[in-house]
Amino acid sequence: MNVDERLELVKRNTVEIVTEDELRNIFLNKKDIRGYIGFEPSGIFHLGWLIWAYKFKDLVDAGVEMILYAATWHAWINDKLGGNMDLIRAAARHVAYVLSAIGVNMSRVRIVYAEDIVSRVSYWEKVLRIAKSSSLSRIKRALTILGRRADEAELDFSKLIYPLMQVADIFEMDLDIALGGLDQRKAHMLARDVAEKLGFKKPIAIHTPLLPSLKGVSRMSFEGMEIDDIAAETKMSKSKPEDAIFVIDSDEAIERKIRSAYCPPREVENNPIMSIAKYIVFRGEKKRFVIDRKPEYGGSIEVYSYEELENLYREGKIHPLDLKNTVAKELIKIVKPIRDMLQANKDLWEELKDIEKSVTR
Ligand SMILES: Nc1ncnc2c1ncn2[C@@H]1O[C@H](COP(=O)(O)OP(=O)(O)OP(=O)(O)O)[C@@H](O)[C@H]1O
Ligand SMILES: N[C@@H](Cc1ccc(O)cc1)C(=O)O
Repeated sequence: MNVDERLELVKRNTVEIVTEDELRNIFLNKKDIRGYIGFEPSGIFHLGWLIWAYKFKDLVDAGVEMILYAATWHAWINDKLGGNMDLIRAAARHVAYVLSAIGVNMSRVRIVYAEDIVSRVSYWEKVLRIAKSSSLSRIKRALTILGRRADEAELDFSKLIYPLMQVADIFEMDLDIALGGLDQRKAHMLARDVAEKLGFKKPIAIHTPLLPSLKGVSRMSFEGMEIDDIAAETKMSKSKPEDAIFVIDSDEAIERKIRSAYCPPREVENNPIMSIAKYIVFRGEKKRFVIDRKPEYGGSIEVYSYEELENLYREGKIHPLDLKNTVAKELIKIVKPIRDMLQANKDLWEELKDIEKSVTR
């Protein structure tokens, strides 16, 4: 792959790259490029995570040495899985299996647990240095990266340490690239600013879109809010299982959840089903997508890109129910091989069932 091909691969299905010039520059000039994604191991892998998982695969395929970082202590700070560290560690295990099921070459991936780096003195020195160069108000604003509001740190000071740790993770692992959903933006921008002040390597941030919750957006106004805060508030999340689809869901559960999801006719912006079609089914690629309809309802329609689907839906040429049925069918094709792979490992499957029952926030 030449540099342009690598860039194209990494850019597709992202919201932003900060900055693209820097990315081109390291693709041109650096041999060993290191990137990561961090996640809180605190529940079951859901559809939203597949967006970064496919991007993780693109980065590995583009020759980036990727680290899968299980942010165990961060999940503990964030009150996940009832603060049970054994369960938190167990919840990290299945993520690598999911990546492998979608075709990530795991022999080229390094898995790091927070424990591996928080045990170093150099790590805590970085946390303090980052704190020294940040204002309290900036750290409070960064609480979006935990899915929390600033006032939630009033009774639990550890939540304010979390953003400092996330930035220290980036420096301690000496990363060139930090990958994450758009809700992680404040951590990455803080890391970039602090890097300049402290003389650390400035990470390139790659942000993938956030899949909205199946119930859509109920709030009327987001005036004055920043784009990452809005996306964070409306995203599909493992802490709200009723509005999310998980990679362990049965075909029937997927069909049922899709059938009862919010899907306003002709509208594509606040429409979780269209978002699933865009970010999970098409993912910026061309593919055949067939909407089966009886001749009396206009016959079948075939499209080959998300843009074609979007135009037809906007024009009212596709009924929400037909859209739902096709998206459910395509989604099952994606989820079933992942679920089958997890289910084939009996111990892992049982562990996942325990975790499913223990999800808290
Ligand atoms: N709905 C989503 N769509 C796309 N990416 C997501 C979504 N939810 C989380 N992510 C991304 O997944 C990574 C891990 O996020 P996180 O551990 O907070 O997941 P979560 O499901 O939101 O969890 P929680 O409900 O516990 O906050 C982050 O990079 C985040 O941006
Ligand atoms: N804040 C991330 C998890 C994370 C933690 C530490 C990191 O270094 C990176 C990511 C989330 O909620 O998903």
